[in-house]
Amino acid sequence: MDLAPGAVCAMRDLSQSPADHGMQVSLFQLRFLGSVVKQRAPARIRDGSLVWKGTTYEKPCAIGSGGKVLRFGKPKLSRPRNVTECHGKEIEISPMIDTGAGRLIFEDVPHLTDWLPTLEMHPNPLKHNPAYSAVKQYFVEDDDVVARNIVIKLSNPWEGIYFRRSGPRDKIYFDPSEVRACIVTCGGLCPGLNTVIREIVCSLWTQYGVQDILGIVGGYRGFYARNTIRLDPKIVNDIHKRGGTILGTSRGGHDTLKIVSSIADRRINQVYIIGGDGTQKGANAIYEELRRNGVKVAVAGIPKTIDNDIDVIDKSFGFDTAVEEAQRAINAAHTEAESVDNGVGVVKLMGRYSGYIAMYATLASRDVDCCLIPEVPFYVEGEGGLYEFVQNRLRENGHVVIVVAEGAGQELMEQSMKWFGGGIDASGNRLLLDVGLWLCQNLKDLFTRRKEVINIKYIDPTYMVRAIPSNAADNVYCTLLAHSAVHGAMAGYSGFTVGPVNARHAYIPINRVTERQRRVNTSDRMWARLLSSTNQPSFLQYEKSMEAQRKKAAKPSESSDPNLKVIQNL
Ligand SMILES: Nc1ncnc2c1ncn2[C@@H]1O[C@H](COP(=O)(O)OP(=O)(O)OP(=O)(O)O)[C@@H](O)[C@H]1O
Ligand SMILES: O=P(O)(O)OC[C@H]1O[C@](O)(CO)[C@@H](O)[C@@H]1O
Ligand SMILES: [Mg+2]
Repeated sequence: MDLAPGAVCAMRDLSQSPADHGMQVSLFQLRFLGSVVKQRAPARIRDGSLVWKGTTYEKPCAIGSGGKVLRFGKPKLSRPRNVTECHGKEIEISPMIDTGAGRLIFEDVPHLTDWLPTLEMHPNPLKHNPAYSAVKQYFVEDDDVVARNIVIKLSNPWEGIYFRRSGPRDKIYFDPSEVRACIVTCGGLCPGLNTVIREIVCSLWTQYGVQDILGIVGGYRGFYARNTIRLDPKIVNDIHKRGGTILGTSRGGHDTLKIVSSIADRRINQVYIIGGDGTQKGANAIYEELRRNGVKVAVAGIPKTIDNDIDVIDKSFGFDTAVEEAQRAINAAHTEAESVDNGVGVVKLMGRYSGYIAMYATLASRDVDCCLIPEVPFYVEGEGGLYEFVQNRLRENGHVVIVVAEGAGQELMEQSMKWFGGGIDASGNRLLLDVGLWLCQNLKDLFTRRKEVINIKYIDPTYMVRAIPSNAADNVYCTLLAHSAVHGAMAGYSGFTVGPVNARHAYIPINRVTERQRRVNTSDRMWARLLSSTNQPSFLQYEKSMEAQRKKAAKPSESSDPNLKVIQNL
């Protein structure tokens, strides 16, 4: 990659003034055409310029809140060796501060003053709010941070990544009477969406006195294809008791330029975007475009995902509700299975790429014999396979309960049915084959061929699990997320996502949570707990089994999977 002339580097310093000489920085985020590449390499700030790999970057100006942001211009000397392509995109540098004992990396979020240095500040009206004025130390200090890892080495206590702590600030960068906020929900449903909408409206209205709040109808495309609705505390008063989203949602339809021009046309200056990984990528694109335009619009992301696949934050809202609801399906499957001879209950739960709901529902239930998730490939026939396991459990207990996440076994099904490329949805997400149905049919066939009796009951509660209102714990959690987002936007932050990191709410750069999808770590203690509680097979012979499957499928005499018709008819 070649560093294009004019590339810009932004650096935030947690504790030192910009004039500091020789400060060590060593975490670089290079952004190339929308994707972020991290560089962990030592660099120094010397005489106000950045020196990295023998190249010095000039500092044309020092700007920012409290003099804490430095910008560096084009390289003074030669180009750095290991950067070959940049296309004039930004380079962001987070400082790694050497505390002597360890290295502290501060991954800060952007602030409106990064590109509008002369923005006017206002006192936070919460100061005079009777409910909040009694709180001691109500305002969050500028240097309050939240640690990514809280299990530390005594020898290196400060080492690690830190995020900005969320919460109300003493000074805000919006005059409440000039705020026009909007809220949009995108992607699939999730318990708690309405609670987040309600609490954004109530926080803006009652805590800050903002009375101009719009709901964007029908997801991202609603910005340019639909009318908006007005929101106030009365309208949202009891929406938290309902599942879904009062604003409606959609997949696809993200057009950054159209959305940004609709934001400008409608004179919106705060955008609250609730949605999953795809939505957050869209939110980041909107933030970047607004920043490029140099306008005063704050973009706050509120992460939503029933699959719990958003990285960095502890867990996503609605997840606990979903796990609780899944218990009801598992209980039903268990009751059905144990009431008949050789009963097998199969429950399919959501989880496109991450099997968290299946894993937690299994751990909570204790009635589950086997949990199949996308992260652990499984096979049915042969030694150590699912068929053998089900046979043994039926002999031992007379019944079996299997929980399967919807994204599990996709490769196996494609192989067995010689069917590849099932298509994508409007957002580009892969459409999945129905693993639950396929599994039931496969087990039924295997047992029938061996003249053994089996009684399978298939329960597919996927949409029931996510279309319900959030439970009490999720309602409180949604409230904190919503308030956190409002405090952040009012304080002038933008391009951030909110969420708890080790139970403390933080502001996290949006692109940090979309860098990778969180998936169940199968070498972690939680998965080990599950394995020890179910005693299910570890499917270690997966590759061998797939090879056998491929050979079988390659034989011209053998027709493809008999279950294909069933699945195709779905
Ligand atoms: N890479 C991307 N850049 C910009 N917009 C995107 C991107 N990926 C998805 N989007 C937009 O975000 C919205 C939601 O995306 P998607 O359907 O993938 O759901 P999601 O937010 O990931 O939620 P979930 O998967 O939890 O249901 C869609 O309108 C889609 O067009
Ligand atoms: O049918 P829809 O609405 O596209 O949603 C299904 C998907 O949404 C999710 O709930 C979230 O991504 C997945 O688990 C599931 O595959
Ligand atoms: Mg998604």
